[in-house]
Amino acid sequence: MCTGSSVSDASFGPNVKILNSNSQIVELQTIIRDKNTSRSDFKFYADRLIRLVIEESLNQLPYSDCSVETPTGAIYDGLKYRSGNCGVSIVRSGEAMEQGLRDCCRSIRIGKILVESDADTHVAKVVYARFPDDIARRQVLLMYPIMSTGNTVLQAVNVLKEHGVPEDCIILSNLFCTPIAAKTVVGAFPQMKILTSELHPVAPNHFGQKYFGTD
Ligand SMILES: O=P(O)(O)OC[C@H]1O[C@H](OP(=O)(O)OP(=O)(O)O)[C@H](O)[C@@H]1O
Repeated sequence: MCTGSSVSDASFGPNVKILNSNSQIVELQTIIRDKNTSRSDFKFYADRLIRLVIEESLNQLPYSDCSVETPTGAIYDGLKYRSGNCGVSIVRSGEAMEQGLRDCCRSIRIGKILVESDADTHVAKVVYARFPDDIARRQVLLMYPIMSTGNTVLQAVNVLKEHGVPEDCIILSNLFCTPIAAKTVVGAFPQMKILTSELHPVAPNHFGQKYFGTD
């Protein structure tokens, strides 16, 4: 279900969606990209943008019709989440998105994947992965804020597929994506949904360092 708060990007097909831009979103992106932003402001404003992306990512999950009785006895025909969702964060930057997800889904299970990239060759390999036992039957919200080449996400999605998760059950929740990364990831996984706040040739690759204050 889509409420119109994100749009598909025609260049990359219907599965790449971008948050509908507005002044507030551009302000958050500007603060995050500004090299003069303090670490405390960076985390504060990154958390705000993360919340917006997570909320719209949840909007991509399946809902079922339901009816509830209101205090006046009237019947209201509404919607409820289908059960069987989980989050997976890619360490380290993806962990910054976990709280935003927990703020919306209190006790959601969150798996983790650690992908390490060679500093010279940029070849990425998975060194750690832990998931709920029944992940193959769940809708997976994969969280990683930056896609530069897309290599980190490629490796992470491969691991999910090795654990039996169908490609069309994965929603990648992302803040900043380069066009080259979008092309690479969509080319490899055409059925996976990607939700980002911005497609731009320059990715703020300092995200993890600045958010967590570690090299
Ligand atoms: O799309 P890719 O080319 O794979 O790149 C994704 C991100 O990973 C790298 O950061 P880093 O290794 O610091 O990641 P981390 O913050 O998650 O530790 C890179 O600087 C990007 O920010």
